[in-house]
Amino acid sequence: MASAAAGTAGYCSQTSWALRRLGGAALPSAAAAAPRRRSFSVSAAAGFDNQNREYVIVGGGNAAGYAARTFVEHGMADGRLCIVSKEAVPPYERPALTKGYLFPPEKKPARLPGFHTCVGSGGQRQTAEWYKENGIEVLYEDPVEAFDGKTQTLKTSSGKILKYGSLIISTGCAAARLPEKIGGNLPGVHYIRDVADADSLVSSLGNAKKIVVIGGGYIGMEVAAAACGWNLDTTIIFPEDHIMPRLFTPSLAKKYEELYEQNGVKFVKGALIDKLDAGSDGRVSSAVLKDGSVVEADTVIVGIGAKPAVSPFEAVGVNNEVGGIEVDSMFRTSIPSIFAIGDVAAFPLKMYNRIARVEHVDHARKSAHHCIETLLTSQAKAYDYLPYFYSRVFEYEGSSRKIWWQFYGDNVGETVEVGNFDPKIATFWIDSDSRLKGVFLESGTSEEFALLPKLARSQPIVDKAKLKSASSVEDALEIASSSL
Ligand SMILES: Cc1cc2nc3c(=O)[nH]c(=O)nc-3n(C[C@H](O)[C@H](O)[C@H](O)COP(=O)(O)OP(=O)(O)OC[C@H]3O[C@@H](n4cnc5c(N)ncnc54)[C@H](O)[C@@H]3O)c2cc1C
Ligand SMILES: NC(=O)c1ccc[n+]([C@@H]2O[C@H](COP(=O)([O-])OP(=O)(O)OC[C@H]3O[C@@H](n4cnc5c(N)ncnc54)[C@H](O)[C@@H]3O)[C@@H](O)[C@H]2O)c1
Ligand SMILES: O=C1O[C@H]([C@@H](O)CO)C(O)=C1O
Repeated sequence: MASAAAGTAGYCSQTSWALRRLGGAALPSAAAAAPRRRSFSVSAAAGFDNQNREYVIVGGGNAAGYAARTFVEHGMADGRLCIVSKEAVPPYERPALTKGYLFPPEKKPARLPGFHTCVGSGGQRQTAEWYKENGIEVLYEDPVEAFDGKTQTLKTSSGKILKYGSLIISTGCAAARLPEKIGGNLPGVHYIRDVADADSLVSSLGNAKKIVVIGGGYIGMEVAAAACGWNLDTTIIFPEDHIMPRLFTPSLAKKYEELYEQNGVKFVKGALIDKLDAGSDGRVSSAVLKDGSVVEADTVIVGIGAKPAVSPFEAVGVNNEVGGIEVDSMFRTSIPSIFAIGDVAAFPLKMYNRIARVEHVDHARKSAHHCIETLLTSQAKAYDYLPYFYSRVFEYEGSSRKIWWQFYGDNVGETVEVGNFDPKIATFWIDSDSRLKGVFLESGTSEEFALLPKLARSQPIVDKAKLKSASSVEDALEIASSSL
């Protein structure tokens, strides 16, 4: 790669080709006028690398992997695409980290390179060799630390200066952390966002006896179930009165909580953490709650939500309500030739006429594909996403009962629950116009699961009384889909 002294006029003018290539107009936005917080001087930067990259993806996660695949499908990767990643390995299917990755050693845990993207949706496994063979440059363990939209340059932590034609921001989220002053960084306290975090957790689980899981959301539910597979004494602590409050109704949550309890998991609900204490060896030894009670633990896993990783791209335009980088329906930001996809993108959720961020893998995959496809083909097609969330727990061999659920749509309105969790249960969300808005199903068959997106997409009018009187989940799905 060519290196030269930086900051020449010639260097700046080399970007004009890239601007000319840009398909579509940029979004007008107040954010475009926001002050640049982390700009840097190209002339002062060390390690200048003046080779233009036509396309640069920042972030090496789920969305990046699927974006790379779309570049390859269009014959636009070879020699033109660079991925700049904070991680040491190529993109992988992040959902595996709290599922197959946490199986106990004797139950064949998933390990890389087994789950590189795009195997999670039945695609080809994109290993480091795949990127090489397709002429995609990947910079590993070299996060972008500064961005200058005027000169279209990025600066990485190792001091590389990269000039981009089009920039795709796919930095995802970072785990929310408990403050250091209350013990959030003690040895034995884990957060789980990437494979390095998962490795660290696995090594703690090997020696653990008493686990505290803080947070009753996705990570809390998946990690607590995993800990059962390791036969560990497990307690989940969260501030709300039931698990998965962002999606589950109290009655649905109760069914899952009972199953966890049958597996030996204890719940401490409605509780806030005052601090995490350390033992004489410096490792975490207990969680102290605001009411003064103490729960002993040698390993703590914190799953209290995620925050969009917008830094150093704040100047591109951050949405004040949902966080993340604001984009239009083709993932274009307020600055020409800059795009944002995946967890970090605040995009128009067309179906429900609102701006949303969706922190789930299906959107990471689809937003990546949509953004790159529209960019490369100059087709002005609006993203029209149907929210889809799922989880799978107690999947390891020998577990008494596997759990797998899917949800499509919007969890708004009144709910109707059908089934008694033996093993099926379904919840239907119905608005005041009797339209079905969202649908949840546990342990469905593939045909039943295939019905859910159809229902949530077409939002049929349903007869609530008839649905309530359904004799089984199968019957309820038939009633709901009778007018499809
Ligand atoms: C443990 C876990 C389990 C999950 N399970 C599920 C599930 O079962 N189902 C589901 O739908 N969703 C699940 N999710 C959510 C899903 O994984 C995310 O929605 C998806 O990974 C988002 O893709 P992304 O590319 O936007 O972000 P990510 O996959 O997080 O990738 C972002 C990448 O950017 C890198 N990065 C950040 N900042 C920089 C920088 N400045 N420079 C360079 N690189 C940077 C990060 O290191 C990371 O590699 C899970 C998430 C986690 C953490
Ligand atoms: N199956 C899936 O889709 C899946 C699985 C794992 C992770 N993820 C993703 O990973 C990210 C992180 O997941 P998560 O479970 O941490 O987030 P979450 O938002 O699902 O759950 C956070 C939970 O933390 C608790 N909480 C919030 N603030 C707290 C505080 N100060 N103290 C104690 N508890 C607190 C609440 O109980 C809340 O339900 C999210 O983007 C999520 O979508 C998704
Ligand atoms: O979407 C997913 O991808 C991974 C795994 O299937 C990849 O092999 C996983 O656990 C998911 O839930």
